[in-house]
Amino acid sequence: MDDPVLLTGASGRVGQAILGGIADDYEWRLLDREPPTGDHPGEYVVADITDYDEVRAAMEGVGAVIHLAGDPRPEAPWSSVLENNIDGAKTVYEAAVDAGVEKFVFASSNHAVGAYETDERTPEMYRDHHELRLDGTELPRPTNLYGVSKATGEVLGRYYHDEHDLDVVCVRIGNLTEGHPPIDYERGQAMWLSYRDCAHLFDRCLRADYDYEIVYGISDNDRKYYSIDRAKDVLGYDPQDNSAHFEGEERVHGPEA
Ligand SMILES: NC(=O)C1=CN([C@@H]2O[C@H](COP(=O)(O)OP(=O)(O)OC[C@H]3O[C@@H](n4cnc5c(N)ncnc54)[C@H](O)[C@@H]3O)[C@@H](O)[C@H]2O)C=CC1
Ligand SMILES: O=C1O[C@H](COP(=O)(O)O)[C@@H](O)[C@H](O)[C@H]1O
Repeated sequence: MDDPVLLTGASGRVGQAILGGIADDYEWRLLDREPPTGDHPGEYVVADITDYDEVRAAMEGVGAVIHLAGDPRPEAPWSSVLENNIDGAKTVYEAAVDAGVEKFVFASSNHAVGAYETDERTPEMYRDHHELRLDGTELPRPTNLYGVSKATGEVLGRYYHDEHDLDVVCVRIGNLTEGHPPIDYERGQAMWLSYRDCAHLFDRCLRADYDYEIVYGISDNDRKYYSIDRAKDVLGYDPQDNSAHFEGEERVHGPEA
């Protein structure tokens, strides 16, 4: 990817995890409505993703987009997810198509499919003996309006792929936690995504060839109810971390997760 990569929501947790791993590998154009707080690679654009003109200007000459900006709160109210996550995503997709961008990586969420975690299945489905694997072919089953907004972002991607030839990969991110998996939280351990696996996964999203994909973004945890086979097969994802290698806050194996 020789052309700049536009990273929306660059100042947030996922953006910082990505830049922490692959800052030197691309020419970045970072976009966030918050101004930068420290050093950053590339150009930094302070803009709101609901403003088409601002986003279109930031999109000029861009080869790929990683779209993270939005309200990440599972409890976010409809007014916020409608504006930031649905209208915002639509605006970024639209500007990408208008600017002739090739690849679009959309930050979806486990909350788009949270209702598969039924009372009958939990907590057993969070444990490593359980065989259920969601693989991205299942229909969305959101547990909250935030999840509805993420599922809508995936459907917007389907539309912009089918009608406007944009290559789109939607990453249903699990639980990104720095340094170690969530403690005393089986669900979070099953869907843990380490910082280095996060950076590697988004790197693969920028380098691989695909049409329209939905993949799960978790580390190679022994406990898992999301399949990472599609991410491995289509993107070449090769995760290094596994929540089973940690006990509490103690790291048992592997550096800098
Ligand atoms: N952190 C996690 O474990 C997960 C995150 N995600 C998704 O990944 C994305 C990033 O999440 P985080 O980094 O955790 O959130 P965050 O809140 O740390 O970062 C989001 C960034 O987007 C910016 N932003 C929000 N609304 C904006 C707008 N209208 N215009 C411009 N910038 C705006 C914020 O200023 C912030 O810097 C979100 O879309 C979230 O839904 C999905 C699943 C799990
Ligand atoms: O989509 C998201 O999911 C993660 C994990 O969900 P949780 O229910 O285990 O907290 C969440 O931490 C993050 O804020 C959200 O954007």
